[in-house]
Amino acid sequence: MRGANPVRPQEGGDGQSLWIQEVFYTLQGEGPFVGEPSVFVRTGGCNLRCHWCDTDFESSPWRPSLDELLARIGELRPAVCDLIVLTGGEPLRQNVVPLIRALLERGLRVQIETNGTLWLDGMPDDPRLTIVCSPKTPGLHPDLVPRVSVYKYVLAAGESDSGDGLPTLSTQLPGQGARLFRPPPGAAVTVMPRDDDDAERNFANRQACTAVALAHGYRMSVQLHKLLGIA
Ligand SMILES: C[S@@+](CC[C@H](N)C(=O)[O-])C[C@H]1O[C@@H](n2cnc3c(N)ncnc32)[C@H](O)[C@@H]1O
Ligand SMILES: Nc1nc2[nH]cc(C(=O)O)c2c(=O)[nH]1
Ligand code: SF4
Ligand SMILES: [Mg+2]
Repeated sequence: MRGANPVRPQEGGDGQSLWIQEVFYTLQGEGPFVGEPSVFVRTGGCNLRCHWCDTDFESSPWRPSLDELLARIGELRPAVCDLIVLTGGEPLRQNVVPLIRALLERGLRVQIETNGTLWLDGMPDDPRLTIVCSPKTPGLHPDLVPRVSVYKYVLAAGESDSGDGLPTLSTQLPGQGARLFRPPPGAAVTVMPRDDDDAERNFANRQACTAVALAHGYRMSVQLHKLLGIA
């Protein structure tokens, strides 16, 4: 939303109806499952307002029941695909635990894309559930940190720390300094170049991100879907 979205607090609720932006079948374009055929469930609303956010998550009125959402996922998912990616907006802003449980009960794998600031009680502790956290703030939810499989940092040229290569500017307030959350020792770290919707800057961001990955031993992820021109 490029900083244009309202900041919405975490909702309670029983998770039997969710605000959904879109459900679509594509290749996972980022992170540890990059390239894998996946059904994406993009939830509506976010509790942050990143000034460089590349996603629309405020324009859908759809609030399906859990059964209606599961049916839609089933319609889109071919038998060759067993990966469901929950993203947003911020997926943990709503109670997605019943959805996750239902997907795992169907023998599917689930991957969450989260900003790491929220948590949900009752989150299944299942090896088929993968949590990828892309930090946007100096602090993360303490109950989430032990459950993170991969930390995925978005990097821009001239905005990374000379010591560890990780972000030094606020994602919420353009130009303001902020030391985003740093991962625990030994955690898996991926870096991904920021898409600034500008060819020259994006080239610089890719160059800078590559240098950080090489210098610090981080895994590099590009947004494969954008290279392929798919959702
Ligand atoms: C749109 S966010 C939704 C999930 C969650 N709110 C989060 O931030 O992780 C999905 C992924 O896109 C990344 N992202 C958002 N805007 C981006 C941009 N302009 N360039 C590169 N990655 C971006 C986020 O860091 C996150 O890893
Ligand atoms: N293909 C594809 N892969 C993705 N990985 C993370 C995405 C996101 O917006 O959460 C995303 C996305 O929007 N499209
Ligand atoms: S936390 Fe994620 S969805 Fe929310 S504004 Fe930032 S990048 Fe966009
Ligand atoms: Mg995206």
